[in-house]
Amino acid sequence: MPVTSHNGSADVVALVNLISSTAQEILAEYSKAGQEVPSLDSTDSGPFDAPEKVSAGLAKAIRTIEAACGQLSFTVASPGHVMTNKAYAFEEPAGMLVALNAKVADHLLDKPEGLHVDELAQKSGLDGGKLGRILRMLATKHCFREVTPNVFANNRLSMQMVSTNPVSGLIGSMTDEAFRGGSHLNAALTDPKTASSTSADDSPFHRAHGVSLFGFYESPVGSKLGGRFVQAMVGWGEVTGKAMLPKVYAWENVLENATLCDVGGSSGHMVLDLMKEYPKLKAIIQDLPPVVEQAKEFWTKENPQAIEKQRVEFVPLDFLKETPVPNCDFYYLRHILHDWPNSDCQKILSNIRNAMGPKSRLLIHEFVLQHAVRDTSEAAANQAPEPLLPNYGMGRIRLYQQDINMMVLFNSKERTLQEFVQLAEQTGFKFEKLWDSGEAGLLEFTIA
Ligand SMILES: C[S@@+](CC[C@H](N)C(=O)[O-])C[C@H]1O[C@@H](n2cnc3c(N)ncnc32)[C@H](O)[C@@H]1O
Repeated sequence: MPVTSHNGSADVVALVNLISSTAQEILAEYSKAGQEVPSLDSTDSGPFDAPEKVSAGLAKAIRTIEAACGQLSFTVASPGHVMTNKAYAFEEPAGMLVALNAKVADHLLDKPEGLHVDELAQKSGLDGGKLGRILRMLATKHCFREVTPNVFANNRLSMQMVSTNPVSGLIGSMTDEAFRGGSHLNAALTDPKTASSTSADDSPFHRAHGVSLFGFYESPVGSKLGGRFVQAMVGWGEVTGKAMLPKVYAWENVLENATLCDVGGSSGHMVLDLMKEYPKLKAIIQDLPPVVEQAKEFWTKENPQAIEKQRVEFVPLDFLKETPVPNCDFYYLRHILHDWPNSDCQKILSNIRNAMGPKSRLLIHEFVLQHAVRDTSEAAANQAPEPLLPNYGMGRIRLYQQDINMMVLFNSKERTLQEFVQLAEQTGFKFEKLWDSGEAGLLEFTIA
């Protein structure tokens, strides 16, 4: 007799009850806001489309529904059916890229009655029969709407593919250059030369394109796609809740003129937004020399007063070799450690540790992975209720897909809370708190 930990029938009942009760919670949140849940068929934006507009309770209810619906259908359908569908999943991004490059969503703007595929084909130079089949597959996955046979219109999901929407850039980069990289994952992991490497030059992406992502957008092929990648990064920030930072931490308790050093801060866009809500803060943006020059230009346009009043400084830094500006109140690292193997993370963290004063704090803003099995060392509040997977399964799948995306693009990784704490403890930090900031976590450390 095989040993199973669950009774499938009991799971079905529990999952249906969970879906029903969380759906009621979601409806209640909408009615509190005086709104209806927008129909998938509509092209209107809803009150909760941006992560920073979603309360913690609503976010939990949505991820519970996503997790439970996935688990329920995988429980009741035949395993062969489920696994075949999973194996065919690549057709979706392949089709999305065709529709995106053909600007179908742009052509359908303000046309609720839709357009016939022949007209869409004429506008895009594609074969009408093939384009129609791609749009039908996408509409069957709820992106676009087939209004009458062979006539397609936009819906809430396809509106994300309109070229002015930053998410369209993300869709483009992921379904194009990243997707091609992903198809080389198995080859990279089974070649003894690259199997255990942590170098971007040995990544699946490099295998696909002959250049790492760092150099791709300067290459003859990639240079045409650089603009789309910049747009993709904006889209990524919007979808993953970059605007949550002012809401996450207890910034209201921080003293006047507290200094936040954004290490590897790029343009300093995170601190720029934070200082809009908390002008009492001072900022230091540190990054590689050319990036710091770009950051200065960015702030000159976006917040020249902060420069004039010396509330922001721009200081070049190689964080692998140098110590950041000493004695800041906060050192902030967002989406830095996930680019690097442990040995380099230790260098970055040691350099920050050496810059810290006794009251300085380190804030690491990254995705925090959880195991797919219940973990007694992890706070129960962070784990999903039974019978869901404790890490919310399909409700937080992007974190785990992003981990593999980091492997594909850079040979790097996302980490669990335990991995972050271990890295920080090895370099002289003490873990204080994990602040829930939506999709990413904000980890706070002091000096050990
Ligand atoms: C993924 S981006 C994150 C940027 C920013 N923290 C954010 O959240 O948008 C990584 C950043 O690390 C910077 N970087 C890479 N190598 C560096 C180094 N050796 N020293 C300092 N900054 C570096 C890059 O220029 C880039 O701005």
